[in-house]
Amino acid sequence: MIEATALTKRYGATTAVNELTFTARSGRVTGFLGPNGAGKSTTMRLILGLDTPDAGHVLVDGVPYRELKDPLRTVGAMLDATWRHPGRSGRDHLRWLAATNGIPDKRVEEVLALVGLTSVGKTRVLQYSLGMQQRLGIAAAMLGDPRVLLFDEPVNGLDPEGMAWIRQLLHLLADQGRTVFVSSHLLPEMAQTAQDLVVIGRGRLIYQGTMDDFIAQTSEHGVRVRTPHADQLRAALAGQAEFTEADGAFLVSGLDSDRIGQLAFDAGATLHELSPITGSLEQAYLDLTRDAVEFAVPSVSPASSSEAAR
Ligand SMILES: Nc1ncnc2c1ncn2[C@@H]1O[C@H](COP(=O)(O)OP(=O)(O)OP(=O)(O)O)[C@@H](O)[C@H]1O
Repeated sequence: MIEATALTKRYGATTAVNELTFTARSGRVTGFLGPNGAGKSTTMRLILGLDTPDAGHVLVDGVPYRELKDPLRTVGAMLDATWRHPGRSGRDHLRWLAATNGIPDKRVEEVLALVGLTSVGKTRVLQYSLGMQQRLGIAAAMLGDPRVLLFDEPVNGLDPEGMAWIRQLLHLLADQGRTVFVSSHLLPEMAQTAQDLVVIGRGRLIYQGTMDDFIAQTSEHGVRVRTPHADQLRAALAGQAEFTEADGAFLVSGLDSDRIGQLAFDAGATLHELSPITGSLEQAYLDLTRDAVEFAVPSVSPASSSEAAR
C-alpha cells in the first residue's frame, strides 16, 4: 500500500505537490492522472525517496522509503524505461542490478521469462525496440519480487499489442495482491487498466476513488431511446423524466433503462432502441481537470484553423 499524507514539495516559487493525501491499495491497479506539470513525477520521486518533501510524508507498506530495510524487495519502479547501459545485454543489465542489490542470479532468468525476453537476453540493449526496453524496465522493477510497483508512462510509444501485454501484466500483478501505481496520458488505455484512480491538478488532489465512480459522478449520462410511437413515449415520460429529442431519438435523463422500458411498455410504445449512454474516462477527466491545466490549449474551431491556414 502507498499512503501519502499532506505531501508537499516546493521548487522555489513553484509548489509542485501541495498537501497531497491519497492511498493506493494493495491488490488494485491505481491510475495516477493529471495534466502536464500537475506534479505526478515529483510525487513518484517522493514515494521513492529520490526527493525530500518539504512537509507531509509518504509511506510504502507503512514505512518511509528511505527507512525500508530491503527497498528493492519492497518497491519496484520504472520511471524512465529508456535509460539503460546501451552497450550491455538485457541479461547483463539485470545481472548487474541483481548483484548490486544482493539478489540471486537465478531471479534474473525468472524475470526475463516473465516479460518474454529470454530469447533476446544476450542481445545488446542498444538493439532493443522501445517495446523490448519497456519490458526490460518491468523486468528490472520485478527483480526483488516487490509488493509495490510504480510505473511512469509504461505504455508510451507502444503498439496495441504491446499495450495489451502490459495491461494484462499489471492486472496479473494486482491479482497477486501487489500494489500497482501507474501513470499514463493515454486515457482510453487507462480506462481499461486501472481499477482505482488518483487524479491531481496543480499539485493538489482532485479525485481519489474507483474508476467506475469517477466516470459515473462526473460525466453526462442518459438513455437513448428510439420508437415509432413517439407520441405515446412523450406522454409516458412527461413529468417522470427530463428528455430531449433529436434525429428521431429521445435522450432521457433521470431514469434508468429498466424504468424507461417499463413506462414505454405500459404506454404501448414499441422500442427500437434503449441504450444507456455511459460517460468516458476522457470526458470525466476533461470536466474535472479543466481548471487545473497549467497552460490551457486554445480551442480549435473551423474559423481559427482556417485563419491559421491563411
Ligand atoms: N527539479 C525541479 N526544479 C524546478 N521545478 C520543478 C522540478 N521538478 C518539477 N518542477 C516543477 O514542478 C511542477 C510539477 O512537475 P512534474 O514533473 O512533477 O509534473 P508532471 O505531472 O509529472 O508533468 P508531466 O505530465 O508533464 O510529466 C511543474 O511546474 C514543474 O515545472
